[in-house]
Amino acid sequence: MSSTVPLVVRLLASSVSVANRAGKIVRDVMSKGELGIVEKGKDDYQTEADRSAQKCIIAALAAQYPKLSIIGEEDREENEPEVPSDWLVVDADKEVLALTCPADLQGVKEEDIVVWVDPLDGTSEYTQGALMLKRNHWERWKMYLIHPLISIKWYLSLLQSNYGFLEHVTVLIGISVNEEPVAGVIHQPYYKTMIGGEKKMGRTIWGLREAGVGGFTPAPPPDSLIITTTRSHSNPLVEKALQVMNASQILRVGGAGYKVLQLLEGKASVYVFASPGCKKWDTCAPEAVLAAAGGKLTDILGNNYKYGASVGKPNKTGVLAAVNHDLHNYALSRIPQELKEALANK
Ligand SMILES: Nc1ncnc2c1ncn2[C@@H]1O[C@H](COP(=O)(O)O)[C@@H](O)[C@H]1OP(=O)(O)O
Ligand SMILES: [Mg+2]
Ligand SMILES: [Mg+2]
Ligand SMILES: [Mg+2]
Repeated sequence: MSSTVPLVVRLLASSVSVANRAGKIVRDVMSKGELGIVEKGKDDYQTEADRSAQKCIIAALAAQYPKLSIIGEEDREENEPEVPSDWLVVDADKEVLALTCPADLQGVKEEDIVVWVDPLDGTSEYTQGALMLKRNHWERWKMYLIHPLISIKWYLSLLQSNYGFLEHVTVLIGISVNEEPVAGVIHQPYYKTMIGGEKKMGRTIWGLREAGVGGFTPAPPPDSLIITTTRSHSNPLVEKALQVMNASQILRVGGAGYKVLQLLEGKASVYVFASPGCKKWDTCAPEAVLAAAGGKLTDILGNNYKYGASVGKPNKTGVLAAVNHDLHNYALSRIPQELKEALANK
C-alpha cells in the first residue's frame, strides 16, 4: 500500500476490507447455528458473532496501525488469545485508496485518531432472525404435509420476512479526529445482490468528509415525512417524540447503522430515537457516512456528540438524524421543550 496515501484514507480503505471479513464471520456464526448468546443487561445481548467480529476488526487494525485508540462495544479479555491468521486482513479497498483526503486531515497521525467499533449493530434482530429461521424449517415441513403448493408460497413469504430482520444487521467502524467523526464504514452482511446470475452476500458503504460516499446508490428523501425508529428499544418518551413529528409513516427497524442506510437510500426522511440506549460506537460510523452525504446526526436537542477517547460512552440524549439539514431543522423544531428537558435531566 502506498505510504503517500494520507493515513485517514488508508485507514478507511483498510476498514472497508476488515468490515467485509467481519461480515463473513457474522454469517458463518449464524450458519453454524451456535450463537452463544450472553445477556449483558435488559434488552441487551451479545453473541459469538459480536465477540469474534470485534476480535477480527481490532486485531487487524491494531496490527497495521499500532498507535490508534480503538474502542469496541464488547469487553476485551485481559490476555486476548491470538486470532486466526485469516482474520488479520491486510487488504485495502482500491476505490477508497484513490480518494482525495480533505486538506485539514492530510497530516493526521495515528495518535490523533479514535476508532469506534460496533462489531454487530442490531444484535436483537440477529438473534430473532436466527430463531425465526429455525422455526421456519419446522413450519416448512408442517406445510409440505398439508399442501405442497400452498407450502411453497408460504415458505417463500416467511423466508422473505426473516431475511428482512437479518438485513437490519450491520458492522460499524467509525473514524474520529479531534472528537469529530470524519469517516466511516457501514457493512451489511445480509444484503443480497445478483451479479451475472450469481448470488453475492453483503455490501459495504463508506463515507469520508468532503470526499463523499460509496458502496451504494444514494436516493433523494421520500415526498412525505417517513420516520425510522427503534423496533426493540421503545418506551413512552420514544413514542411521544414520534407522535409530535406528524409523519405519514413510521418504520420500526433495528440498528443505528440500518436506520441511517434507510435515510441514505430514500426509504425514510428522519431517524428519531428520544431515549438513552445508543452508545458512541452505534453513531460514530453512521454519523460520519451521513455527514459525508450532506446529512446530519445529533442528539434530540440538536447538539453534536463528541467522539474523543475519554468521552462517556452512552448517547444519553438520544438520536435525531436526517439526510439533509432542512429536514433535520424541521424535525428538531417539532420536538417540544419538555421532551428535550426530560431527556437532558435523565
Ligand atoms: N437499551 C439499549 N441497550 C443496549 N443497546 C441499545 C439500547 N438501545 C439501543 N441500543 C443499541 O443501539 C442500536 C440501535 O437501537 P435500536 O435498534 O433500538 O434503534 C441497537 O441495535 C443497539 O446496538 P447493538 O445491537 O450493537 O447492541
Ligand atoms: Mg450490543
Ligand atoms: Mg449497536
Ligand atoms: Mg453491537
